[in-house]
Amino acid sequence: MLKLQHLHLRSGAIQRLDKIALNLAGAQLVGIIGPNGAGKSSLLDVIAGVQVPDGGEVSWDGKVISQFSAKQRADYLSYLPQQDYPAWDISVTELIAIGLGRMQGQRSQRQQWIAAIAKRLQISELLNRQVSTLSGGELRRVMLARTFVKRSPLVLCDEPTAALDISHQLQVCEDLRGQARAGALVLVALHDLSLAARYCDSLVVMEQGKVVAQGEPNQVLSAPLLQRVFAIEAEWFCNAKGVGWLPTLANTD
Ligand SMILES: Nc1ncnc2c1ncn2[C@@H]1O[C@H](COP(=O)(O)OP(=O)(O)OP(=O)(O)O)[C@@H](O)[C@H]1O
Repeated sequence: MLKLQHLHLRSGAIQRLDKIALNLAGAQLVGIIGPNGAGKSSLLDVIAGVQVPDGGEVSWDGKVISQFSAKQRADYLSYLPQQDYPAWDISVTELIAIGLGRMQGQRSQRQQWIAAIAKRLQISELLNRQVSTLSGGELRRVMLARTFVKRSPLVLCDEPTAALDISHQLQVCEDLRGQARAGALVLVALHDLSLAARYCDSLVVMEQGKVVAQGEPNQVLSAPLLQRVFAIEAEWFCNAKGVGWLPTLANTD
C-alpha cells in the first residue's frame, strides 16, 4: 500500500504539489493524467524519493520512505523518470544490468534476466549496441528494460510511451498491466487519455499541483472534467477490444 499524506512541494512562486493525499493499494495500474505543468512528474519524483517534499509524508507498506536509504528504496522501487539518459556510452546489456541493482545472482542468472526482459520488450537485437547509437524510441525501450528487469512491487513510469511507435506503445501498456496483474502497484504518467482509459485500472487527475479527481477511467473521464481540465471535448468508441476516442478542442466561445 502506498500512502501519500498532505504532500506539499513549492519552487519559488510555483506550488508544484498542493495537499496531495492518496491511498493506493497494490496489484493495479494507476494512470496519473493532467495537462502540462499539472505536477505529474513532481509527484512521481517525490514518491521515488528523488525530490524531498516541503511537507507531508510518503509511506510504503506502513514505513515512511524518507527513513529508507537510497539502497533500501532501490530494493522495492523501480523508476523511469521523464527524461532519463545514460551518463556514459555503455552497451545496452551493461545499461540494463544497472537495473538489477543489488539483486543477487550468478553471472549466468543475471544474463538470463537481461535476455528475458530484452525479449519481452523486443530489444534482443540491440543488446550489443552502444547506447549512443540508438534511436530515440530504441533508447526509451532500453531504459524501460532497465526499469523492468528487476520485478519491483512499486513501479513508477513517467510517460513511458513517449517517443514510441504505436505498436510499442501498446506493447509497453500491455507489459505495465501485466506487472500490475502480477501484484505490483504501477503508477504511470500518461498524456494519451485513450491509452489511459483502455489500460489503467484507475486514474488520478492532477491540475495545478492538486488531485482533482480519482477513480475508474469511465467515471473520471466525464465530459465536464475533460472540458474543465483539458479544454477538450471527446467522442468515445468502445468495442470488445477496448476504447478509443476522437478529441477536439472545446468551444470556448
Ligand atoms: N525544478 C523545478 N524548479 C522549479 N519549478 C519546477 C521544476 N520542475 C517543475 N517545475 C514546475 O512545477 C510545475 C509542475 O511541473 P511537473 O513537471 O511536475 O508537471 P507535469 O504535470 O509533469 O508536466 P508535463 O506534462 O509538462 O511533463 C510546473 O509549473 C513546472 O514549471
